Amino acid sequence: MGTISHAITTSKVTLPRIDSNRSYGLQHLNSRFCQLKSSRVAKKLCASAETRKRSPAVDFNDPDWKSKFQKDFERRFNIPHLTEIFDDAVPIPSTFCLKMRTPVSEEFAAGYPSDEEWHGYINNNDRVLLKVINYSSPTSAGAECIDPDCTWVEQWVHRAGPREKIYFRPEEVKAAIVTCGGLCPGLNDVIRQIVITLEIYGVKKIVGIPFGYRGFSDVELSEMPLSRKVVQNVHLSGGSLLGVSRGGPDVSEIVDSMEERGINMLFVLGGNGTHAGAEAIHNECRKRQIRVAVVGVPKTIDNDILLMDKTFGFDTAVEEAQRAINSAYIEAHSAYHGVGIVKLMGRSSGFIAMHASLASGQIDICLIPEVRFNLHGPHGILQHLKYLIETKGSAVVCVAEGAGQDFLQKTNAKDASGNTVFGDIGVHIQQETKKHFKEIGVPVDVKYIDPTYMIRACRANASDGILCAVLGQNAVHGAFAGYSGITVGICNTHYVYLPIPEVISHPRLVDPNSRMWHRCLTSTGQPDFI
Ligand SMILES: Nc1ncnc2c1ncn2[C@@H]1O[C@H](COP(=O)(O)OP(=O)(O)O)[C@@H](O)[C@H]1O
Ligand SMILES: O=P(O)(O)OC[C@H]1O[C@](O)(COP(=O)(O)O)[C@@H](O)[C@@H]1O
Ligand SMILES: [Mg+2]
Repeated sequence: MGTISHAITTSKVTLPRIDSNRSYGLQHLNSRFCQLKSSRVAKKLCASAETRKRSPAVDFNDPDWKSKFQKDFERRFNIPHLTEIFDDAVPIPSTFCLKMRTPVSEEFAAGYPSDEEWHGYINNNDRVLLKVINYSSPTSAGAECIDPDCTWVEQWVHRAGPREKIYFRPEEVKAAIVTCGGLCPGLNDVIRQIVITLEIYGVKKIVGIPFGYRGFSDVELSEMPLSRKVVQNVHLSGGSLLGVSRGGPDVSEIVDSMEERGINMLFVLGGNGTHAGAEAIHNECRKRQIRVAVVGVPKTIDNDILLMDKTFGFDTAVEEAQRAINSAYIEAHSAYHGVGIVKLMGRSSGFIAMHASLASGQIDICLIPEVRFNLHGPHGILQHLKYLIETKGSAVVCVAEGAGQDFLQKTNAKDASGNTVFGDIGVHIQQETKKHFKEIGVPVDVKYIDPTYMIRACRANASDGILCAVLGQNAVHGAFAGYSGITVGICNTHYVYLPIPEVISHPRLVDPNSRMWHRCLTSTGQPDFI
């Protein structure tokens, strides 16, 4: 079972080399995955990984390779701090404290007016272990190896949370929040937590930039003043209080606008594209020597940001998808020779489809962008559907939107952000199923459900609500601590700060070698479709 089991190799030459020269996320593209090149996305990513491999690599014959690798890792995962640019940046005692949540003074030079001695601060040197499995062999399921022997190498990243010293005086802060890209459950929860936390630090000037990066350049759009009162109940509904958009002004225009408005803390909620923008804004601010903290909060319903356990909204999406899957199941099960098809989001990553299929227990065939499949032929989907109809009487298919794009007419259409606009694979499978069963003279009743926007517009569930709260609060702590060009995430259940480039070098993909994909296949019982 599974498309990859035969491709596993222990050969030293085929295992990946980690490029010591900033090889973002190469460890995720292990050679077994790249050998398969099972989808267009995988081909593209592996091709770029190959390119990176050509730059100076770690010499594993060097007895010191491990310490050199770790040193380089530490450099890559260093989180940029204001003091690196501004020699005169002086910290003050934090105005955030555990016991008192209402600043009593407008002047914060002496720190928070509290008698408490212990405030529960994070030490700047606290670290979180990024990888926690010690793979004893490169052949272990899902092994992410650095060297050919899969040696255990500790990789530490910075722990998130409030610091004892802060680099911004709250009375001098003008904080802005912007939400970009598509909607995602939890955006309002994050906005709310950022505002509430800023106020606890003592910030009075908090604004929302309307409709994503566009709000920086469109003179018709004015910034929205934010306060605890304004955001108190926003998490009770989905969407974004501030609005979202794709495309928009270039980076220098955004930074011009920030300078004009006097924004010195920017919280950017968005996915890969938005974070690329945030990194560019951070770099432009440094170039112009402006004292600004730019902090991202990863928003991607597709869960396609690297290194994180999950991103907010994903859990809600998987839960909400259950309703669509269950409806497809009921329809298929109640019809004579019923086939239900559900398309779920996932531009290049099949996490929602995989998790929703596993959670439902009602899916017979799960199709994701990372794993190639045939529709026709002896091992194709249609042949398996015939088998399911004959043996079970009905079948349910869950397909990620980015899966099987090779079967569809390419339009080269792009959205305003430059993302490829996909054809509808769900409609294609529906049409091909009807056509095939007509040709072989077997009646089928095919029902297709596309719940994409119903799922995306939901409010966050309880688990995402908690994730949003922690991420939003930590984003503010990171900015006050003087970091910029960072994003917040959850790694191995702990909250961390990561430098933006490390999490967006390519979309995070489902590893067809992972235990989770194998669990999904075990649950659906589907064969390889190649
Ligand atoms: N490489 C990039 N550099 C700067 N800005 C970008 C880049 N890619 C996308 N953006 C901007 O980020 C915003 C969101 O991007 P998009 O791809 O639509 O969503 P997401 O952030 O969810 O991936 C858009 O306003 C877009 O113009
Ligand atoms: O119709 P839109 O707004 O372009 O959004 C569709 C896209 O939004 C997503 O749900 C998430 O995309 P983003 O992370 O870029 O917001 C994708 O799965 C989907 O392709
Ligand atoms: Mg994106």
